[in-house]
Amino acid sequence: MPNSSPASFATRLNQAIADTGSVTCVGLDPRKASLPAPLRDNIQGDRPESWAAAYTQFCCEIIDVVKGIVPCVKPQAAFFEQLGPAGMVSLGEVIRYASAAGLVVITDGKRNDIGSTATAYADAYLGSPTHPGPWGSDSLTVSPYLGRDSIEPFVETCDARGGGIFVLVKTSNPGGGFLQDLKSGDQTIYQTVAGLVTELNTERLDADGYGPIGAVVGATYPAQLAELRQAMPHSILLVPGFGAQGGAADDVKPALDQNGRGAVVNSSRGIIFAHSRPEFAQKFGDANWHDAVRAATEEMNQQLRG
Ligand SMILES: O=C(O)c1cc(=O)[nH]c(=O)n1[C@@H]1O[C@H](COP(=O)(O)O)[C@@H](O)[C@H]1O
Repeated sequence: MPNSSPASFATRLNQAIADTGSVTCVGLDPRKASLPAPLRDNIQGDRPESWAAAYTQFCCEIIDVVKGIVPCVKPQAAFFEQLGPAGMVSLGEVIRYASAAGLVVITDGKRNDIGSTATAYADAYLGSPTHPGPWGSDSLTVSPYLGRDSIEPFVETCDARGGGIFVLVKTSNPGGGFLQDLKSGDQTIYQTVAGLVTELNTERLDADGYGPIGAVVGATYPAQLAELRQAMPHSILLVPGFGAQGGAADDVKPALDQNGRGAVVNSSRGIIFAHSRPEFAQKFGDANWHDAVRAATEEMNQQLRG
């Protein structure tokens, strides 16, 4: 359940960054083949319900490890959807467990649609104490592909429920530039979307000058990250691509504001499957996968503070 505080999403997330001294976002992207052996070997038959129960246990045990040392987690809806209805039940369980643990929850669904349908997505994924919804989260990732009127319904729900969204602006994948770097007039598409994000935030600022409309900017494009930090002064940046995709600490530092806040840097595989990373496998292995998650989280916190 999202935080019952009346504070805005941006205020809550920046406060969580200050409280934990961390800008690490732990991505909850469970994958069957990568689960630690103690969980994988306990699956009863190859039934979706068994895998869903394992995903819930895996993610909730990760939450127990990282609560208090990171501000937020980012469950990736796709991996839960792979399991069908049981996976979607698991997603709700994980979201609620993370909220109850005091973590800010960013559900990664990259949702987008025409206005009336976008409103339904916002209702399903942006929750509040009075509107918990099936997957009520503090925030949701949103694609801008269908234009301004496909984003505004999410913003309206943020206004009503104190939630936030992260709009895809410059994504971390190699092929994102195919559209995002196209010129429209004297601006690239990603600059155009950044301008829309900034415009939508202007009337919704908190005391720190941040609004509920954040932006996704990949760690794999450090030059654009520095450019977009300046172009979107009122947005908290969600920075994926650290670790497994090659993004490094020096690449992401420009995302932070002068107070060391204003951004969270995501790592999913690099943290939740740390037990299989060469540098941790020897020391921890599958049996001590929780310790590997803690070590990887503390390592990333240190790298981003340095
Ligand atoms: O919206 C996202 O979080 C996202 C945007 C983007 O440009 N790149 C990107 O990798 N992501 C997500 O961030 C996570 C990255 O996972 P790792 O590469 O394992 O850290 C996945 O859940 C991706 O879907």
